[in-house]
Amino acid sequence: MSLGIRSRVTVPLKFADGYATTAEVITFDGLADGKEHLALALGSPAPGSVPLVRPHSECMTGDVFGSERCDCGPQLREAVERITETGGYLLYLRQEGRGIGLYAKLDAYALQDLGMDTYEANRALGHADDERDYTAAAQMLSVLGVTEVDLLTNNPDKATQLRTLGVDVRAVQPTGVHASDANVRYLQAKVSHTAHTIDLPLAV
Ligand SMILES: Nc1nc2c(ncn2[C@@H]2O[C@H](COP(=O)(O)OP(=O)(O)OP(=O)(O)O)[C@@H](O)[C@H]2O)c(=O)[nH]1
Ligand SMILES: [Zn+2]
Repeated sequence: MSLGIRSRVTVPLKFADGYATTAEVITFDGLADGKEHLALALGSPAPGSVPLVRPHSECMTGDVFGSERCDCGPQLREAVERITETGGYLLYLRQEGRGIGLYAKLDAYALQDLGMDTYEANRALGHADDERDYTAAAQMLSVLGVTEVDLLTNNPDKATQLRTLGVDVRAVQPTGVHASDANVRYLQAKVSHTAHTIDLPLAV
């Protein structure tokens, strides 16, 4: 199937804290891995402006259920508001568990409860530290006619991979730090293993 937009539908969004906005939810045909990735167009970018884009990897536990083991839910909430203000896209990427899947992520959580960090647990399960590939994200941007972006992320690999895939990343904006007692080891592991740009408070 050739690469293109499959559908666009307007969806009003309202979060638990009352914040509300409207997204145009866009689906695609022909993405490289055949998964159901989504783009949410938010805000009204000025003509000719560079859109703010967050490639957000799926995290069912954090995004849907409010798990405090990670920072995904608050990052998603923050991204929707910041992109609405600036104009751009949230790319919701079906890369649960950094690409290893939901069940394997939960297996990794069980190993973390025995003392491993998130990356050690991935390796103990026979996975790489991070199995995400951003080809579909680059394809979605291309179909949307976006060649230049400001990226909303603390993860340097997202910028590196997207640049390699031909996306002109003009600037990288960090997300806020959403640290808590429950997720601080997860955030520390991101800083030490994958050089995430997260300024962690000394104590949370
Ligand atoms: N394997 C594994 N995946 C996890 C764990 N905790 C969270 N994840 C996954 O990690 C991914 C986090 O994605 P993102 O929110 O894009 O975060 P990120 O790659 O750190 O980058 P930014 O948030 O953009 O800075 C999601 O797919 C989560 O499901 C874990 O302990 N093990
Ligand atoms: Zn998460």
